[in-house]
Amino acid sequence: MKELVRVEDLQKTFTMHHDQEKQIVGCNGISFDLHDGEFIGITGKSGAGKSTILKSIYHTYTPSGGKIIYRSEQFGPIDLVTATDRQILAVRKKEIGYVSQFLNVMPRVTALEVVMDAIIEMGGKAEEASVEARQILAHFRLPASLWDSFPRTFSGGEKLRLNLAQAMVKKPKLLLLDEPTASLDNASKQSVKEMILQLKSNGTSMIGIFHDLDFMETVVDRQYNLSQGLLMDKVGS
Ligand SMILES: Nc1ncnc2c1ncn2[C@@H]1O[C@H](COP(=O)(O)OP(=O)(O)OP(=O)(O)O)[C@@H](O)[C@H]1O
Repeated sequence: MKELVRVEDLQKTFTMHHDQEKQIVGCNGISFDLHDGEFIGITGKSGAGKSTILKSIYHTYTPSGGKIIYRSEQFGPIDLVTATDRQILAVRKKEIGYVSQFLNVMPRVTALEVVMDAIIEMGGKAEEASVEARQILAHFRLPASLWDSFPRTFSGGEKLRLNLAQAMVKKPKLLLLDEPTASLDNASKQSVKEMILQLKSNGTSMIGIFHDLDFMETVVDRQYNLSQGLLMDKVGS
């Protein structure tokens, strides 16, 4: 299997605006790799730096040091730490998805339109997008009464399900999952599992953060535990 992502000595330090002397370490000395079609799970205590790693890969945070070499379909191997804004926007649009329950949504775009837009962006026909979007939202058990509402007011679990529906349409090459089962009931968790397995069989590689270890063990190929800034291969995985 070819390497898709190689993280080398990743470091992120936050400087506080109100006190420039104060620095908080988000993550430090993180190195790992991810191969085509692979799913790795990252666990660790609250505040250990798991989200910081995912946000650094998605470039929501600009890392303070290290490299994130990503094999882009559009640009070939690029370092996501130093990539240009144009490259970051292009890979976010077509190649890398990020799913969390804190979805940043466009104002005045309904849940149905979010999914329809993704379908059309991926080359689907506008006249078929509405039917397809409804099927996908139903699959993720988003109540039909919310389809014409604006996601800004959705609960965490509802935002997460909408975000997953959008990711399922985009079939990204790399999907970053930040607590993909947080606030979900068992039936919705099952839909997430089906989606993960379906994306995997289509060749999507994934990095997921989990607190629900039982769920994680049913979907990942490898696990890392983040402890005191270091990623340790979990024994037996
Ligand atoms: N934007 C930010 N500004 C300042 N500090 C931050 C920021 N984001 C994260 N941190 C800090 O970096 C450290 C790692 O946070 P991170 O959110 O990555 O942890 P986590 O392992 O994902 O935690 P959890 O499991 O609770 O979500 C924490 O001490 C956190 O307070």
